[in-house]
Amino acid sequence: MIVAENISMKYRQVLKEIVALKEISLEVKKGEVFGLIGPDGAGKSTLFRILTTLLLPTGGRASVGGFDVIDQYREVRNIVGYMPGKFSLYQDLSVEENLRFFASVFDTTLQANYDQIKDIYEQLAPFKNRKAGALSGGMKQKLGLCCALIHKPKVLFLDEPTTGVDPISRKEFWDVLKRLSGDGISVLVSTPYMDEARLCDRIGLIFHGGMLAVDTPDRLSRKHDKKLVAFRARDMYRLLRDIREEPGVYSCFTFGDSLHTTFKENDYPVERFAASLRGAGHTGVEWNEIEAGIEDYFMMLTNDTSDGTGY
Ligand SMILES: Nc1ncnc2c1ncn2[C@@H]1O[C@H](COP(=O)(O)OP(=O)(O)OP(=O)(O)O)[C@@H](O)[C@H]1O
Repeated sequence: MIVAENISMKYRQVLKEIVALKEISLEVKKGEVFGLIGPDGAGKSTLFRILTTLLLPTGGRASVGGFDVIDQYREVRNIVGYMPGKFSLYQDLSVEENLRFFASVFDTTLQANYDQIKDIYEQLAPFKNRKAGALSGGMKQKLGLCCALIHKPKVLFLDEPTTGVDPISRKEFWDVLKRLSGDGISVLVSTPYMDEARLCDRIGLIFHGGMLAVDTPDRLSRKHDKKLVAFRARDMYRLLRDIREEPGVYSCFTFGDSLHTTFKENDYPVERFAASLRGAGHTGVEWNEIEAGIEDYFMMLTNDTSDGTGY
């Protein structure tokens, strides 16, 4: 339902050129939830804008539902629903007025397509007269999704739909996405949350405008081929600095309450290193070998292309 082939994008400014996308290719099948994972500035929003016909790429080609995003942009617009990263609804219109407005843009009505949004709209109904700007984060996101679905799109583009939303609303939102994909709707969704990446059928890791890897979450995690050790100590900030200074260390990043560390050689003597950290004055030093997650694989890939800090 979505095919992108070598999509490139350069923003031209007066004195410089910003390369936002470098020959990105991807395919999303019918009913598939495809997650685009990457840090701020990686190029996710630019790709969304190109695929939803709002921006012309400087290279490559793409189609949505079999329609070319440049030559057949009108057809594409009729079959896609797009929820941009920033809340883009009319803050001064009520919940119901926003929905009616978006329905009218697509020459349809709230009633005609009510079944499509029923599950989500029922949660919004008690607030239907409230101005959109006065809704909570979770409610705004549900209204955004209703507006993106009101014309029964075949493909949904959701740019960081759950950023800044509470965990319960995030969970409900993902339950809705699963139902929509079960109904045959294809979803391209970007998220900075790795726990959400695991809920996608496949994910693409995007960094500095390039696609580093595409696969299922499970397979990506298994591609991590380095020994991974979690370190903890009383002074975590000093520990991070000291681990990074050790020549045998390949990468070291903060993950929750520990430092995920990989080594240049997989037979690196970790216990001897831990002892040297204790000798250097660290207290409460603990370490254990752990299984890699997607974030570890992402960090390993980005470490190859950056300065060792991952970004
Ligand atoms: N209109 C623009 N003019 C010039 N540069 C731009 C423009 N839009 C985006 N960029 C640059 O292109 C790169 C990719 O930006 P983009 O917004 O696509 O990334 P992103 O992954 O969506 O990040 P974020 O979540 O922060 O929006 C960044 O370097 C950004 O500064």
